[in-house]
This record gives sequence, structure tokens and C-alpha cells, in this order.
Amino acid sequence: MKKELQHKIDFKTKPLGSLGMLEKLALQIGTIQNTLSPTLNNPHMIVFAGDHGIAHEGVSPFPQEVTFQMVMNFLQGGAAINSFCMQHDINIKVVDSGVNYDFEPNTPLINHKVGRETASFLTGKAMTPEQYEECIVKGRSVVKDAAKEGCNVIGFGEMGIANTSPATMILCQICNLTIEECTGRGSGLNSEGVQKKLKTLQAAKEFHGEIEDANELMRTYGGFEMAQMLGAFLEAKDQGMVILVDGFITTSVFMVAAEINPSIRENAIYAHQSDEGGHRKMLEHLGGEPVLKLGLRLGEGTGVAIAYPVIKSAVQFLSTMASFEDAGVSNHDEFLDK
Ligand SMILES: Cc1cc2ncn([C@H]3O[C@H](COP(=O)(O)O)[C@@H](O)[C@H]3O)c2cc1C
Ligand SMILES: O=C(O)c1cccnc1
Repeated sequence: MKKELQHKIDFKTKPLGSLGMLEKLALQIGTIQNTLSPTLNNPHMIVFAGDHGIAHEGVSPFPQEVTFQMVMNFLQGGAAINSFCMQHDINIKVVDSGVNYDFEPNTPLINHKVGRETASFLTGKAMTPEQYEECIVKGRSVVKDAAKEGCNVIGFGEMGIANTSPATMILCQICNLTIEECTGRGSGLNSEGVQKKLKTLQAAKEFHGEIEDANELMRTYGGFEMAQMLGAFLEAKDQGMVILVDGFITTSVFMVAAEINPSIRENAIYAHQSDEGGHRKMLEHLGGEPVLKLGLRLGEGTGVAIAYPVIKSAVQFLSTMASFEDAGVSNHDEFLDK
């Protein structure tokens, strides 16, 4: 199929390779769907939210309650991710994976609460084995439901005050880097704040040591929203979906998914490169080329939603552009740079 797709791309009425990255995306999406005429159907953005015990250690400039306050904001349509999903007709769903707040029973949330917050990974494992397993199952079920609605392209977002800290621990372990090389400002720490975060994460690293097993790594450091996202990534691969990968936190989860199932990389499009320093290192590790580089450092899935129209353009040219033959355009190749 790859060869036929490349032929279809090369014989469109344009100089060879002139649509740049769109050509790579068209080839990838056609290969994922095993067709010369891929389509993107019912795009979904699933935002997982959860609270973190490590938030009490002063690793974020914001208090924990911002997690539930932002969840309310998502539900009222007022967050950045709502704006961009609305702009591009992306179906947004919000999951309470483990927020430290009692939402009203009729709140339009997917209620997958596993706990009120994880345990602080400074002094133990963030999750029990049972909580971790529950997260994987619940994350998978959200994607199964999206698949039933005809969704074949999906992205994930997250909300969880302090979650750049577990993402940092995961990066450090998988890429074999020092905590110093992986720690950044998160949602806006000043340099003094970064030093405090660094010391806390270094202490956690000393406490836990090396963790080779990917599931154990997520159970040790991850949030409920991150572990559910891991289940969701694995399910999206099993469903053959096009998977859109967002920023620093989401990509840390994706790296764990790629340790568990390396072939998931074939389905992944890296929406953007975040301004959080470690994100570039994650993309290098995965061998991923970001679609956009806009200096975003927000999360929520915003990079995915903003990149989505570009990804749509890749499928669009493949399905609607004429070939040289169709259009009667001459395709001389005497001086062609091949
Ligand atoms: C108002 C607000 C909205 C956000 N939306 C996403 N994040 C982002 O910031 C958090 C991670 O950064 P840290 O580890 O420094 O706490 C996550 O919730 C992430 O999604 C936000 C953060 C804030 C404050
Ligand atoms: O890149 C991200 O996803 C990110 C960066 C900083 C804070 N929150 C999210």
C-alpha cells in the first residue's frame, strides 16, 4: 500500500515533494488506514483530569484546586481547548479520572474517578496496583466508546496541577537523563521555584531508583489522568486510529505506551513541539517530527486541536487534487531533481 500511496502522491499536479510534510502525513494516514483514499471521521479530543499528591510539595506555582476549577471551565466551554475544538469541529469529552472534588452527579463529565488524588511519589508509589489496573481499563473504555461513534482520529489532553513533575520523572527514566536536564518551568515557575521542584524530584529519584518496567514506571509516578490516557493510547492503537500526540505531559505518557507497544509509533502524529524544554528531548527519543512549533506550553490537548486542520489538509489534497493524467498537465522529467 505504501508504494501505491507514494505513487498517488507523486503524480498529483505539483512538483515532486512540493507539499512537504503534508505528503508524509498523507502517506502515513493512508498506511494506517490501508487505503489510497483515507478519511478522518468524527475527530475526538478526550481531556483526562486528575489530582496529584506531589502537588502538596510545592512543585507547581498553582494550588491543587485549579484542577477542578479548570474542569468546570472545560464544561462551560471557556478553556483554550474548548475554543480550538469548537473552531475545528472536534468532539471534546472531559473525564474525571481522579479530581479532588465532588462534582454534582448530573455534571456532563465521564465519571471515571479512581481516587481523589494519587499518593505523593516523594515517599511511595503514586498508585496501588489495583488503582493502576482500573485506570488502564477505564482509559481503554473511553476510546472504545469513541470508536463506536465512528471516530478514527483521536487526541488526548490533560488537566492536573503538578503533572509536569511525573512527566519529568518519566522522561528522565526512559531517556536516561538527569533530573536537571528534564525539569522545566511547567505552568510558570520562577527560577527559585524551578530549584525547589528540581530538589524535590531529585529526592524522589533517589527514593525510587531505576525503574525499568514501563507499567511500574507509570504506577510509581503517574497521575490517574495519565494512567487512563495510557490505556486510551493503547486502545487507540488497537482500534487502528490515527493518534495525535500533544505536549510535554501527553508525550511522556505516549513514551510509556511506546515502551509497552512499540508499533504504536506508526499511528502517531506529533502535533507540536512544546516550549517546555524536555519536550524536544521526548520527540528526539521517539524520532518524531512536530507538525507545528508555536511556543505553546499549555497542555489540555491544545497543540492537537490547533494542528488538526493541517492534518486534514494532508488527507484533503490526496482525495481532491487532480493527477497529471486527469488534468492533462505535462510531467517532463528531463531536468527533475530526484
Ligand atoms: C489555569 C491553568 C490552566 C491550565 N491548562 C493546562 N495547564 C497545564 O498546567 C499543569 C501542569 O503544570 P504544573 O506542573 O506546573 O502544575 C497541567 O494541569 C497542565 O495541563 C494549566 C495550568 C493552569 C494554571
Ligand atoms: O507542553 C505541555 O503540555 C505543558 C507544558 C507546561 C505546562 N503544562 C503543559
